[in-house]
Formats: sequence, C-alpha cells, structure tokens
Amino acid sequence: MNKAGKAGAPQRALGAMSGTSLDGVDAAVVETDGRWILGFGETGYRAYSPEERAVLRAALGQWVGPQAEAAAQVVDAAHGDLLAGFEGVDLVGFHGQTLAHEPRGRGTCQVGDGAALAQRLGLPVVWDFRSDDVAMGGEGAPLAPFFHFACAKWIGAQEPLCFLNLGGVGNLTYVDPSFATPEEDGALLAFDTGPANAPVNDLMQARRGLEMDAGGALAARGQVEEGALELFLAEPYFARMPPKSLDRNDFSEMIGLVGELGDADAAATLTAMCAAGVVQGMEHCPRPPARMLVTGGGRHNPVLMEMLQVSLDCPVLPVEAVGLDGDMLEAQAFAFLAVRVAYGMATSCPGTTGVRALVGGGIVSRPDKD
Ligand SMILES: Nc1ncnc2c1ncn2[C@@H]1O[C@H](COP(=O)(O)OP(=O)(O)OP(=O)(O)O)[C@@H](O)[C@H]1O
Ligand SMILES: CC(=O)N[C@H]1[C@@H]2OC[C@@H](O2)[C@@H](O)[C@@H]1O[C@H](C)C(=O)O
Repeated sequence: MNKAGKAGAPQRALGAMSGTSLDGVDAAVVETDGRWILGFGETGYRAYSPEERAVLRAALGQWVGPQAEAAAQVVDAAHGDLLAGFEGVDLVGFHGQTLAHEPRGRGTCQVGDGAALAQRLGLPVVWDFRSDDVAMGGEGAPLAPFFHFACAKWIGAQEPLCFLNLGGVGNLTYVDPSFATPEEDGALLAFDTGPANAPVNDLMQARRGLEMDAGGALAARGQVEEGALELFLAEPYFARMPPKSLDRNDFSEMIGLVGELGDADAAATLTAMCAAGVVQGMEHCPRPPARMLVTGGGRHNPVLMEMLQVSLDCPVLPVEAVGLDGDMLEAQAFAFLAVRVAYGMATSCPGTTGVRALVGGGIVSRPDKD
C-alpha cells in the first residue's frame, strides 16, 4: 500500500454503510478527488425486514460459521438491491456489517463480499476497510475521521470542532481545521465514546417490544439514577487514553445496572450514560472545540441532546445546522474513503485509530471485463 498516494481526478463514489443498530443500509454519492469534497449526490436507504434483522442479530459476535454466512447473504442481497439503483457512479465503497470487533484480540469482522458486489454492479468496489489498520496495531475504528476533516474544510470551519456520531455506539472526532491535511500530527483525534443508543434500544426491546425510545419520550418522564451512572463511569474503558474503539455489545451488561429501575428511570439513566461517555471523552480533546456537530440517530433524541448541551461549554447542534446530512454521513464517509484507497492515500493515522503509522486499508475488487 502506497500510503503517500496523492489526490487524483474527481470521482463520483457511492458509499454504503450497514450500522450497528441493524436498521438497514444507507447509501450516498460523494464527488471527491480523495482530498476535498467537491459535492454531494443522491442518497438511498434499504431497511432490513424483521426476518433479515433477526438473522443479523443472531450473527453478532460470530466470526465464522453458518450464522455469520447467513448474515453475509442478507448483507450482500440488501446492498445489491440498493446500490444497483444508482447511476453515473465511478466506484463503490462497501463497509459491510460489523459482526465482531476485537482489535486487540481476534481482529475485526465485517461481512459482505466486495468481489461479488463488483461483479453484480459492474463497478470497482473498495471493501474490507478495517483489517489493515488492525494488522498495523490500530483499533480499526473509527474510520470516518478523515472524512470529518474534509467536512470541516467543506463547511469552512476556522476553529477546532467536534463531530459526534450517536449510532448504536458513539464516536467522536476532534478536528483542527488549521492543519492543511488530516495526516498531520494534531489535525485529528478520534475514539469511540461509549455505548450510544444500543443500551436504550435493548431496554425498549426487552421491556416494551419496541425498537427505540422515540423522541426520548420515555426517558423524559424518568429520573437519572446517579449510583448506576457512577458505576458505569467507573468502567476502565473511560480512563483509557484514546484512540480506542468498542464492539456493539461491549457494554451490553449496562442494562443490568438499571435492572431494578422502572422503565422511565431506566431509560433516563441509560440515556444519561450515553451523554456521560461523551462528556468524559471531551477531556481528551487538546483544546475546547467551538462547537459539537452531532450526526447519527441520537441527534433525533431531544432528551439526549439536552443532556449533552447542559454538560458541555460549546453549542451542540445537529450536523444539519451546517448543511450536512446526519443520516448519511457514514455512507458518505465510505464513499470518500473508497476514493482515497483507490488513490493509495491514507485512511487512518495514529491520532484516529492508534495505528503505528499512516495506513490506507481496503481491498479493491474490479469486475471481470467479459
Ligand atoms: N426519533 C428518534 N428518537 C430517538 N432515538 C432515535 C430516533 N431516531 C433514531 N434514533 C436512535 O438512533 C438509532 C439509529 O442510529 P444510526 O442510524 O445512526 O445507527 P447506526 O448507523 O446503525 O449505528 P453506528 O453508527 O453505531 O454504526 C436508533 O436505533 C435509535 O436508537
Ligand atoms: C468496528 C465498527 O464497525 N465500528 C463502528 C461502530 O459504529 C460507530 C462506531 O462503532 C465506529 O467506531 C464505527 O463506525 C464508524 C462509521 C467509523 O468507523 O467511523
């Protein structure tokens, strides 16, 4: 891998992400030369059916075997359906679905066959973005930070700022836009903040048979149990210096901390845990950011957004405040990263994943000509 690769001709890249909440596949087009965002294009979404979701859920934590293979088939079919509907695309960035993530142990596992997708779409497909980073001593996640750097430039940011993604897991990127490139030491710091929506979703599923606490309505009626919150923050993960990353189910026992509480208090406490992980994480930022731009489904939860706002000294805003699309930022990130991989440019650095040196992960699969 030539990590010193340079930006090239503009490409229209289509990125696709199947996130930890297992709701469906997001896809989005980005025009980029690998360094700058030149424009945003069409977006799309393909929800998983309840049956497909059950197959994916059953495979979480599986590295190989029939359940992982069944999950891979679901992922391949859903991506094939969704991505075939896009036109005028030069290449595809295919994240796949993370089933297991243990960067200091067995590695990282995203299912989905990029070579088969390249045949089906008749386009080059970049995939397996995380493995090289892990092999080089990195966390393999988060990978969106290089795209966040480009977003900061796109919106004309002059002051350091944070991007916060609140999906199943939370991840934070501190960007200093005074640097010219994301690879420079100090331009980026990134890490997973802790569980975000996953524990609340699990609670809603277990107690009410619902997917989520829509609008934070249940949490809004509850009281935060401070003792449980303290126990949560005593987890060694929070004292670890970043970069650091999590698997979706790393904090699944959190639900046990609220086991004795009523539904509303339990929802309020799990929501507060998500916010507290972020607030704790902010201590690692080299300078206070001028604003925090929030992406991912958690930005739709006003209780969570308010908990963040009261604890942080900067404005906490959905990314829509600066004209970005908070439902598509991750898919756009993998479009952008695909072009960087194609041009031999780095996709992570010591500040984003803790990798030893700059690394450009990813496999490029091209369709057969005949
Ligand atoms: N209106 C809403 N009210 C409350 N919570 C919401 C709302 N909309 C979405 N969410 C939360 O956001 C979650 C989905 O977030 P998102 O789509 O960003 O996850 P993801 O991309 O799968 O996760 P990750 O970024 O961890 O891979 C839902 O499962 C839910 O918990
Ligand atoms: C191993 C893995 O798939 N991690 C995801 C997950 O979902 C959110 C958080 O945990 C982040 O670390 C990462 O995704 C984003 C897109 C990233 O790599 O930047």
